[in-house]
Amino acid sequence: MISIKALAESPGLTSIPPKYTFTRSPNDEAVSDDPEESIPIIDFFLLTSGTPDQRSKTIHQLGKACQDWGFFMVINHGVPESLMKAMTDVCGEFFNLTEEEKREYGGKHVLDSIRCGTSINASVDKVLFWRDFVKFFVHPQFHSPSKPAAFREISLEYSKRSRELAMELLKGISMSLELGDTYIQNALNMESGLQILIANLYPPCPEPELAIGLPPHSDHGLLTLLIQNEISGLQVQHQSKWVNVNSTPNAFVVNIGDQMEIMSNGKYKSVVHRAFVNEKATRISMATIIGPPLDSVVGPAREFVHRENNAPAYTGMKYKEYMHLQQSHQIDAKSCLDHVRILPA
Ligand SMILES: O=C(O)CCC(=O)C(=O)O
Ligand SMILES: [Fe+2]
Repeated sequence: MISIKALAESPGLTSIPPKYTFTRSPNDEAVSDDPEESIPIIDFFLLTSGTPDQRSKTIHQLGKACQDWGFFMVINHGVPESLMKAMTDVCGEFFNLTEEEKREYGGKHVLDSIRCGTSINASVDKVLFWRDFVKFFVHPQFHSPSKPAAFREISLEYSKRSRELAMELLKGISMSLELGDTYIQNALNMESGLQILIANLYPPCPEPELAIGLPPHSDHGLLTLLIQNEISGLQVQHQSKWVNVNSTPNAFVVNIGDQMEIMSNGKYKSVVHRAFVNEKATRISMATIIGPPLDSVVGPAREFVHRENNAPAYTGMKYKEYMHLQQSHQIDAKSCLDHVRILPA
């Protein structure tokens, strides 16, 4: 399998090969141009170190962001900007390795601890995507490509810092569900939780309006934390329209994943998003997926369901089975959740 980078760099490429043509339905193309419509911003400093009043206001904002958008931007997070930049830069260097060097990591299985490739799962995707990726599991055991030279060290530090940030956000989210700050961490045994880093490379594309970087999908974990270089490309579905999320290299873009939707019994829903490509510049993003342990069965939180007087809306499924189910089929927005949804009688 040739990388998109190699394809994009082929001399004289003016059109994309047919298997990269992504058909969009016209009613799927409404993009919101309202400048007021942008994802909410959460001030992490106020969440963790503000006065009691500031903290409770921020928890309220966080809950509202999870409920209304499922996507938010985190500022004042304390992760050094230099580390974020080093991480996206070294990802760019990874994709500059030779095809042969990258082939060493060309695993096939979704549970391989290091896997690089193109598209999402090139063996099941009918249309290929304008994207190369490398995914590696960094928790509970740390794995990382060993090339280029600085990759391991930077990704170790980045995975620790992004994990600390995610654990504080989980506390805030737990509080916003009125479950007590450590509820999610304890109920899902997050000490042994899964953390995956996914570096995405979207090279310039000669026909960006025909191709797609990543098609509409939701993420399988509890939370995803995304950083990116200075090139925009992420769009989020909100009230049946696509909303552009502009790149702000010093902020984290955070979104709710399917396991959080299940755990919160549908109160906080995972959100469909996609990445588009452009003609001029290479876009790099790095997603950190935070999930429960691979062997844990995630279902709606009992205390929560009971308190809200609702019936469970999802059945429990082992996280690793859910991941496998999602990644071994062609991605279709949020359709994987249908496998665990309990339809009202
Ligand atoms: O590159 C992006 O902006 C989105 C990446 C993403 O959605 C993912 O890796 O799951
Ligand atoms: Fe995603």
